[in-house]
Amino acid sequence: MLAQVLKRCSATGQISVWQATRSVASWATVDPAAISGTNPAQGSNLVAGEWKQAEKSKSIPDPYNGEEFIRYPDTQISEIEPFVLSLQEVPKSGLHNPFKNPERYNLYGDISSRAAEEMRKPENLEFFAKLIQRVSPKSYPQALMEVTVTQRFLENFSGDQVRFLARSFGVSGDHTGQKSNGYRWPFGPVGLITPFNFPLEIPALQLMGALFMGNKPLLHVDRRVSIVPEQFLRMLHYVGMPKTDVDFIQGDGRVVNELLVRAQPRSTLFTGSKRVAEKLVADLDGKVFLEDAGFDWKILGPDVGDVDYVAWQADQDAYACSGQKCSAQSLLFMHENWKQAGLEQKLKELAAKRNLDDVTVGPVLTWTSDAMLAHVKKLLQLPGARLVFGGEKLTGHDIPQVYGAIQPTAVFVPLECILRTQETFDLVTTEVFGPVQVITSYKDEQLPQVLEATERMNAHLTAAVVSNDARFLHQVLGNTVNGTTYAGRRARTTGAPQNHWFGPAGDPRAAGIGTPEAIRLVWSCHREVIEDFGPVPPADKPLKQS
Ligand SMILES: NC(=O)c1ccc[n+]([C@@H]2O[C@H](COP(=O)([O-])OP(=O)(O)OC[C@H]3O[C@@H](n4cnc5c(N)ncnc54)[C@H](O)[C@@H]3O)[C@@H](O)[C@H]2O)c1
Repeated sequence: MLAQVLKRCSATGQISVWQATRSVASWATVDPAAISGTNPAQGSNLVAGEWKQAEKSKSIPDPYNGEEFIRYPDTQISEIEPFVLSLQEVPKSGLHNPFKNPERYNLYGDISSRAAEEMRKPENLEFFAKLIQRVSPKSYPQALMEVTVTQRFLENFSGDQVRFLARSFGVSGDHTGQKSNGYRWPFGPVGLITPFNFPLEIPALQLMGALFMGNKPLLHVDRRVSIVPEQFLRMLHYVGMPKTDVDFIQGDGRVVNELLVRAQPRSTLFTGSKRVAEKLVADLDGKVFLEDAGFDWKILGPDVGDVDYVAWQADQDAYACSGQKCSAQSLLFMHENWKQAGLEQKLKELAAKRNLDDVTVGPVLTWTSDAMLAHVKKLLQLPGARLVFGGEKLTGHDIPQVYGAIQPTAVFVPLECILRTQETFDLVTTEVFGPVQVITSYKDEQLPQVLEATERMNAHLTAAVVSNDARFLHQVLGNTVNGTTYAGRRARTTGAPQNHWFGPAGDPRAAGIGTPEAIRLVWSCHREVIEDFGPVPPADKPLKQS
């Protein structure tokens, strides 16, 4: 299977250039083109400045052929003490703050600048894109986008931008000598946990934010892909990051859970499923910021236009990365005018073009084919439901059964049925982390029911309102809450570039990623220092008791 992928990519020029010019950087410990069952990669932990193995290792099955192609340290609870101690040694005031070690703001401006320069080298862009493709199957453009976003983010926080992030402000006081100043203050020891689907972008952007603000993070990324952030850390060391600034643990999430409970970081950023998010909130007494599950909707307004573009964007939103994006379009509310314009047929034709050869559809890492198809079957049993397209397993591949592989699938469910009972609503709004979406339609007078559906949902991550009608847009925007909402004819649900905030809303625990505001919110807290130096009032002016 991989051979097929490599062959086809080669035909499109994607791999041939890479292989002809391939040279792996001195800081890298793996070669994405050479990892295989016979030549497995080996990951490592990093604690207190040293790369280490755990006593046991486990293997990851290659998503393309099932061969055990990466070994990772299967860290046990009996081995977490050094990680606990390393975090506990960090003061609450952090490694730097505006009063302590301010040189480190400059250090991180320099690290960010040098890391951006290193990543900008074509061979390193290729290195990360190919490595991402090996472990988290997605098309080459999707993998490259993740690397480009990370590279641009590093450029954004070069030079003095790190200290500008921690910019303080002052307000004059009530008398001479008094002045209050607001500072962005680090938490000190912090946890950072991220999932498999963006193995570089999510850990890299959050990690750098944590470091910029003066924290020492313990990083854990899903074991299936943690070889990618490991290479990023090695690159950061190469460009000057002190090796003791970040600890990195691979292995089972439950071990990390125990580590966090024992070490008690002052704050933890968790990106992943709602189930684990809520567990960590309870275990860590609420000291958690969340980027959790996404069930993302798109509303196509009554004004139809640019039908081919809107269809293309809808296909991208629902099925790029085989639907394994937290921002994937899961529920499409289509005004009946779009039905008449033939949108369903266009979506069907676009979905049919997706194929395994260029990984525009491919392995699903957390849902098996049987689990996804069982969900589709339940949807199809709802009154008035019908299969628009898909609903079958992919064939002609060696993807192992632990992973899923189904056709891009769409099920139409009538709006009245979606809202009928809580049970139906819960079924329709279950996040399938794979290429499955629900489509429904509405008439003008049913817009209140569409808004009722958005109100009843629990996840408020991304949304799209596809319309150029300002009044329609305002009505929908004014009655919904999703944290990252695209509005206008070109609106999409996916896309988390470095130039805008990405994160959920409607929850005080909601985190963000990417922008200065997101970094300040997640990785620092407010501290007010009120200076009051005098002079004190003259002796002949009596001081009044209060
Ligand atoms: N909101 C966002 O920005 C965003 C981004 C990407 C993915 N997601 C969500 O992530 C989910 C997909 O990932 P998944 O199902 O693999 O998530 P998951 O919650 O199972 O795993 C996420 C991470 O948590 C770790 N983990 C698991 N159990 C843990 C525990 N008890 N304590 C500490 N860490 C633990 C895992 O090792 C992994 O690194 C989807 O729901 C998706 O919407 C959200």
